[in-house]
Amino acid sequence: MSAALIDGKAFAAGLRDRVGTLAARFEAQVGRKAGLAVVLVGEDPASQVYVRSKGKQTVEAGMASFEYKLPADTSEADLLARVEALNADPVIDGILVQLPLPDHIDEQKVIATIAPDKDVDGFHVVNAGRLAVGQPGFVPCTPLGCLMLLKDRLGTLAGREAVVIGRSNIVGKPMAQLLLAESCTVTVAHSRTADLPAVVRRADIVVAAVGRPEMVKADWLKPGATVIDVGINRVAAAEPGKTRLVGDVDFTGASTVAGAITPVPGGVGPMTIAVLLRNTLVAAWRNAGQPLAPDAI
Ligand SMILES: Nc1nc(=O)c2c([nH]1)NC[C@@H]1CN(c3ccc(C(=O)N[C@@H](CCC(=O)O)C(=O)O)cc3)C=[N+]21
Repeated sequence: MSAALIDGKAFAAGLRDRVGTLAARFEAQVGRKAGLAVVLVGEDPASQVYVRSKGKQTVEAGMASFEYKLPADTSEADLLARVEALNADPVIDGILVQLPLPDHIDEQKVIATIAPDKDVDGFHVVNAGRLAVGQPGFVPCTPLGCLMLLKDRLGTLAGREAVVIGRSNIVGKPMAQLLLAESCTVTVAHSRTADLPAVVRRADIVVAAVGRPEMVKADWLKPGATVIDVGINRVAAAEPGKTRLVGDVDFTGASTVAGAITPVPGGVGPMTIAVLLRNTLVAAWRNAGQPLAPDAI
């Protein structure tokens, strides 16, 4: 192993500490805690784990957590009514509706109903548009967490070749926008890209967000590249009946070529929740009429 390990877990802990300090100041000045509402529809076990983890970390950072667990057969109309009630509630600064939603509910309709200034996931088209044109707004938590790790590791990103693998609205597209805003030369690769290994080999920065276990191999990487692995894939472990988490990058192989790499778990995953808390705090100060400086946290 020659690559340096990018410790997302440790960076996330530091970010949560900084959020905690500003959350305490918020409570002292505004007279209430910053509040995050998380809405979960149905009983997907992985979603339940994430929601529990979000709630716990929200409280640990000195903010108020409001959890709404709705049955899997909740109607779209009832969910939209719940979101509208949260939009109107002054103690709620941020709203997250856990995805994916059951098939009978139109996700885009739900996201469109969240007030953009409470959209701490950054999924609303207004926030996607703000990011695209360089206006302040909420940026999706996972790509913003990746960017924080990259800037911490590399300093300025200007002029670097970045290849983002994956073009989802949640990770790939906003990641590309963020890297472009940092003056990287950005390529967005995807399932139809011709000769993907050759494209990835150009990159000083690789962000893998495709959801294919261990797809990116050592010989796809330029020596010294910085590799950010967004994948969280549950696969069968060697021991029968057990599972383990792997990323979209073959970590063992890639570590012999990359300059630095995030592990899975312990890389991007913990950053996602820490940035959610950060976005909620930013929302709270804005909603209280005292917006934080853009680089405050
Ligand atoms: N509206 C919405 N917003 C989301 O941000 C959102 C969502 N829906 N739906 C599900 C995905 C997934 N997600 C993760 C958060 C933390 C970890 C995380 O902390 N992972 C740890 C450990 C994971 C484990 O052990 O299972 C790690 O990678 O080290 C992973 C995944 C947020 N999501």
